[in-house]
Amino acid sequence: MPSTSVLPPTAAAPDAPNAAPARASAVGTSAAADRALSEPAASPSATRRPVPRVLSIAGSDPSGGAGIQADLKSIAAHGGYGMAAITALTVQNTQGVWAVHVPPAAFLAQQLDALSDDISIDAVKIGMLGDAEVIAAVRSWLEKVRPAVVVLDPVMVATSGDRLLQESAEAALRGLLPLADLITPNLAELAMLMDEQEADSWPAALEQGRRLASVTGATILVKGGHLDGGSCPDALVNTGGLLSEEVVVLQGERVPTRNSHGTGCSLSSAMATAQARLGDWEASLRQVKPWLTAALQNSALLGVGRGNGPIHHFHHLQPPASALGFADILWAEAQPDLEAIYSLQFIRDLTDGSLAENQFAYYLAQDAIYLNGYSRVLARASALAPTEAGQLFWARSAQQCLEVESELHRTWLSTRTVEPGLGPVTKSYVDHLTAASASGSYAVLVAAVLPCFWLYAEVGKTLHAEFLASGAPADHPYSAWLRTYADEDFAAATRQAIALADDAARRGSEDERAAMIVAFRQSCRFEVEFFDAPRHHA
Ligand SMILES: Nc1ncnc2c1ncn2[C@@H]1O[C@H](COP(=O)(O)OP(=O)(O)O)[C@@H](O)[C@H]1O
Ligand SMILES: Cc1ncc(COP(=O)(O)O)c(N)n1
Repeated sequence: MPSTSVLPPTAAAPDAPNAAPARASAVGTSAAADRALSEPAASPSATRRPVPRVLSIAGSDPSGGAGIQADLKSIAAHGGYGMAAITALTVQNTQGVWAVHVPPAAFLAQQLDALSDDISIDAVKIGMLGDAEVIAAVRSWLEKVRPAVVVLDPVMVATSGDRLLQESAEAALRGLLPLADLITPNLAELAMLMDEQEADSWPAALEQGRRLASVTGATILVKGGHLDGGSCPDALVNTGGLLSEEVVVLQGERVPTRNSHGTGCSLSSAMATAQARLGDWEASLRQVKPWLTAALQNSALLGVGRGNGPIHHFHHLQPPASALGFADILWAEAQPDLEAIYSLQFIRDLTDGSLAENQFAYYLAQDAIYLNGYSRVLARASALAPTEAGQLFWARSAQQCLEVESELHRTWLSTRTVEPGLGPVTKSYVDHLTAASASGSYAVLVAAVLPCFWLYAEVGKTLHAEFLASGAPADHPYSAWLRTYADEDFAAATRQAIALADDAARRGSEDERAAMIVAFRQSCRFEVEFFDAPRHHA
């Protein structure tokens, strides 16, 4: 094993040297403009590689959602070959950053030299730098090596609000800007780099981006992730004539998810990779943005952590439908509705204890009514089941529903005054299940009843875990209810219901499987509406 003091190999010639004579950095001139002045235009084949070699210089996030871990996934997802020089170690999970350790900057410099002495680097992405010494090491390496593409994500504060760059290093970071081709600040970072107030609107952010572009000469990717509202635009800004227009906006829809951990890291490393292949920032962003949106949309599938989870970098590489069980396909279908449930006010208020009592009472009363109808539908599933095991399971579940209904009346509802009427959502949900039971198809009926097991069990597990993580406060008004969510018997019954649905799909025809998905999705939608009903009808 080489000792840590061994210098990087310098004798062997790199496969295609990056090394250019060191030049003083020209503050106020971008790397791209600087190169254009001193080097002949690179031929397309020299810059556009089928598998670009992309180096991430960034911090480590052991939970795998941000930092170099996200960068390597993002680079690979865009067909690049990823490398990583680690600037800092963090103690981090989806809920926050608990500690930061910055190894000696000289050791980072050794790593960087070892890479550029041996490997042609097509693009560099720079993320968390930690402190001024690290910035100085990266700066002198960039000035020496002059990589073809440099994307700088000026990481300062994590999504969780924790600092990732010492305040005293902010000036040094500003000094690094002219060495970048593309700078990708979020709104807070953009304001800090300009030493101005944070933009409070998209037009103001674009104006600020334009000012940063003209000061640095770099292209700025202004990101709309932190804006309010249903859209999530991004824009490229360059005042030097590099783009088709000074400001090129890409509209995007906002994905309703908490799983935005590492979006900035993933975006910047994807842009570095795409640019090394395409040589065009606009084309790169047009390729990367839809990928990022889909990575956010599919993030819940990962089920990582209880805070701001990671995005699904490899959503496009999901196993083909033929390799998945039918239940996996159904589960993927349920994800948007599961996300929607977690963002409902009712669920948030129930979790933190601020839910109005009349809404909780309405919810319980409707649950009791629903269970009665649900029980009849489960009895029908028992009648249609092709196996005795299935027959027994659904019959037992039908009976348990009636037991839970009477338990609700005896305990939870006995001390509450609620209008006993059938609510509109409860009616629609039970009507939908009854229609599925009248279809005559066992498979379709099982798919329709499944979300009441599956989504309820999943939401219950998450809310119970959040309740425990918050210290299970004794004065939480719904603590007794939240504790019922940890019911292992219900979790076991859910697993059985899923297996029976899988089995029904295997026995069914292609048309039946398609109808199962439709019935399942409709029930998922009703699960969302059921949790939202108290807000409208209590
Ligand atoms: N909820 C969301 N829906 C769709 N895109 C999002 C969402 N949140 C962030 N993005 C996108 O993720 C990227 C990172 O944006 P942003 O959150 O502003 O930066 P950072 O992660 O550095 O704080 C941008 O392309 C932004 O448009
Ligand atoms: C090591 C490291 N680098 C960067 C970020 C910022 O990522 P985000 O702003 O998406 O939390 C992070 N949390 N950790």
